Amino acid sequence: MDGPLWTERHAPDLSEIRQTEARERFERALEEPMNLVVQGPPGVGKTAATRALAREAHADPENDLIEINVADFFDRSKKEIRTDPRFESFLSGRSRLAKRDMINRVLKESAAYAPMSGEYKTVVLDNAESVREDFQQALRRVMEQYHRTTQFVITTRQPTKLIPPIRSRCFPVQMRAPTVEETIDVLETIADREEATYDHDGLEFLASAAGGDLRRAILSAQATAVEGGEITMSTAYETLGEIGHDEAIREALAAAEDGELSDARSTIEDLLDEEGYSGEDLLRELLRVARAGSTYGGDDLKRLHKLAGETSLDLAEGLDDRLHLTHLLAAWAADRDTLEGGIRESVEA
Ligand SMILES: Nc1ncnc2c1ncn2[C@@H]1O[C@H](COP(=O)(O)OP(=O)(O)OP(=O)(O)O)[C@@H](O)[C@H]1O
Repeated sequence: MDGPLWTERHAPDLSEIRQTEARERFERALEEPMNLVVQGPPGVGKTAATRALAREAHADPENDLIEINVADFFDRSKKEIRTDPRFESFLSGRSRLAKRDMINRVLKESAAYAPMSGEYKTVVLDNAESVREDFQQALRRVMEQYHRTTQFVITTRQPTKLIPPIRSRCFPVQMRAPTVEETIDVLETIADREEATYDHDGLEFLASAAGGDLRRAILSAQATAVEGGEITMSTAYETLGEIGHDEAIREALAAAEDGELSDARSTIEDLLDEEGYSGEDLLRELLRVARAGSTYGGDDLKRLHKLAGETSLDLAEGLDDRLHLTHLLAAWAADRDTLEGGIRESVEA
C-alpha cells in the first residue's frame, strides 16, 4: 500500500477486476503471453488491470514492467524526458537528439533489453492512439522486432485511432464503465480497509456522481472521509460541492492565463452570487487552490500573493467584490510572459 492516495494504496489484483470477460482475457494472457489493446472510457481501470497483470506475470515487476505514457511524452520538454529516471540510461550521451528520435530510442531500448525475470517483460503504452501515424508506424516496427521478449499492452480510450497494423497485432480487451453497484462494491472494500465510517447512501451518492469513473469515485470518497470525518449522503454532498468549486476556481485562473477574462469574470460572479462566497472568502480560496497542485511556480504564486494583499485592502473598502477579484486575475495574468496588452480593456468592457 503505497502513497497517500486511496487510488494508489488499493490498486486491485487481477482477481479483483469485476468485469468477468476482461478478467478472463487477462488471465488467458498470463498463460499465453500476447500483445493486448485494453480499451474503454476514462478511469475504468485499464491501467490498473494492466499493472495487475504484470505483477502476476513477472517475478520482478519493478524492472519487467515499463510504462510509457505516450501522450505525456510528447507534451514534455526534452530536458524533462532526458532527466526522467526511467529513461535516463537510454538517453545518456544523446543530448542532441531531436525529440521524436529520443522517443523512438526510449521505445526501442525499452523493448530491447533482456527481461530481468522470466522469458519476457511488459511494455505498457498509455494513449498510444494520440500520436501521429509516423510514430505509430515506428512503434509497429518495434513491436515486430521484439515480440519474442516483449509483451506490448496499449491502453486507449479510442482504439479506432490506432493504425490497423498495430490493432491486428494485439488482442482487444474491452473494459466498460462500472455500474453504480460495482462502484459501490469497490468503494465499500476500500473504505473497510481504510477503516473509514460510512453508510450505504453516502457510497451510493459518490458512486452515482462519479458517472462510471472509478478513479473519481475513489478520490471523492477519500476527500469526503477526510473533510467530513465520515461518508454519508450529506458529507459527500458537501465535499463534492467543494470539489466542484475548486474546479471552478482552477478554471477561472486558467481562463485568466489564457486572456479569457470574461470567462474568468463569470465564474467569479457565479461563486459570489450563486454559491454565497464573500469576496474575502473567495480570495482565500483562490490562493489556496493556486498553491495546491503543481500548475503554478514560485514566481507566479509570489505575484499572486502580492496582488492578493492589495485586493484584500480594496475588498475591505470597496463596493464591488466582483470587480476587485476580476482585476486581481487580470493584473496577475497581464504580468505573465505569455500575455500582452489588451487585457485591461476586456475587463473594463
Ligand atoms: N477493481 C478495482 N478495485 C479497486 N480499485 C480499482 C479497480 N479498478 C480500478 N481501480 C482503481 O481505479 C483507478 C482508476 O483506474 P485506471 O487509472 O486504471 O483507469 P484507466 O481506465 O486507465 O483511466 P485512463 O483512461 O484515465 O488512463 C485506479 O486508481 C485503480 O487503482
